Amino acid sequence: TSPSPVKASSNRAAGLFEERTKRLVYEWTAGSELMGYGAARLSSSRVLADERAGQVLELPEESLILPPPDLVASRKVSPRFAGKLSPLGEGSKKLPQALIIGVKKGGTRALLEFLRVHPDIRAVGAEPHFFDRNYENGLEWYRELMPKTLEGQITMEKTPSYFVTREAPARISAMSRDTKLIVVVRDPVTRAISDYTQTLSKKPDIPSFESLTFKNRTTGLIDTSWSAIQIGIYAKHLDNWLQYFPMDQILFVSGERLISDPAGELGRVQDFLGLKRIITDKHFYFNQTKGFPCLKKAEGSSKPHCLGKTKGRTHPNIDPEVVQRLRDFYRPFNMKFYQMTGRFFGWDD
Ligand SMILES: Nc1ncnc2c1ncn2[C@@H]1O[C@H](COP(=O)(O)OS(=O)(=O)O)[C@@H](OP(=O)(O)O)[C@H]1O
Repeated sequence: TSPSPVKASSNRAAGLFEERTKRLVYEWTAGSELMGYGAARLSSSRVLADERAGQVLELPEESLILPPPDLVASRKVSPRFAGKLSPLGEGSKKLPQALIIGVKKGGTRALLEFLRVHPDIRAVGAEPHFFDRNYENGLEWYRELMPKTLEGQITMEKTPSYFVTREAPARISAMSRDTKLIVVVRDPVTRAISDYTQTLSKKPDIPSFESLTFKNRTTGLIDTSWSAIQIGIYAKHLDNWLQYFPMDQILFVSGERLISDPAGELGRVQDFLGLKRIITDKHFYFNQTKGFPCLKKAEGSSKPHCLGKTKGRTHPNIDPEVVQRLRDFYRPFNMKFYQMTGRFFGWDD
């Protein structure tokens, strides 16, 4: 994907944003076409990625039912669920104080891998899916998955499906009202194509993107029950989170800028987490072959590290008319999202 630069601070962008939001007469009402979306089924990824090991493990759904804490504690389980240990194995396991809650295909793995470089962050490698699929296992089970941390270190995990899980905000708030939430967002049209590309890689026989997009191609009615489309209606999902968390407890990271200026976005994230800005542009280099920024040194290693080959896939060509129709569909939702977050992401040109 070609990153589109976002210049949130430039006068031109700010002016454009103001003009557009002024023009936008948009009502966020219960009777809008968004009603009923919550009932639609969202198919979550069955892929547990562990790019630390440079590989992606395709697992059947049952594998997501994680082992009980005692097995984890006795280290009889896969180290995929183990985070970084302090050299002497000191510290204690704590519930996460910060979570990357979304969005699927936004760049969540890149953000977590980059954050792990920080000495004050300890994170779980795999996606625990606690607040969506494994909640019945209880908080103690969840805590056992966490790496040990010392005083002042932050425990983190990422599970991108939380952002679109209706129950997740209440559940996270019940764990701690102070949990800091991070959402990596990306142009919803590119995100949808990326999501489709992932499914296609696992099921090559699925219908075309174009045919899945529409309920009725002749009338141009978009199938908003298709998860690839639904996930991108960020304003609608955010509304649900705002019932439980104040806006200043949620940080939005631009997926595009995470590619074009990783150090800049990481600076914002470190500030948000109350950490010293240790991750800077010195940590990154642009890998021409991969076409993405990579780490000069991965966490716990002295070697350069790019994400695995499932990150940065080539997308199929999509009929430009369909892309345009999707752009038109998302525009009002994007405008609403810019308004809610106070940040212009530049997806609508
Ligand atoms: N540095 C770096 N290296 C590789 N890939 C990068 C990077 N930064 C962001 N991205 C983008 O991350 C996209 C995958 O997003 P996620 O990690 O959130 O996907 S997932 O939901 O966990 O499956 C992935 O999407 P695709 O390009 O569609 O594969 C990438 O565009």
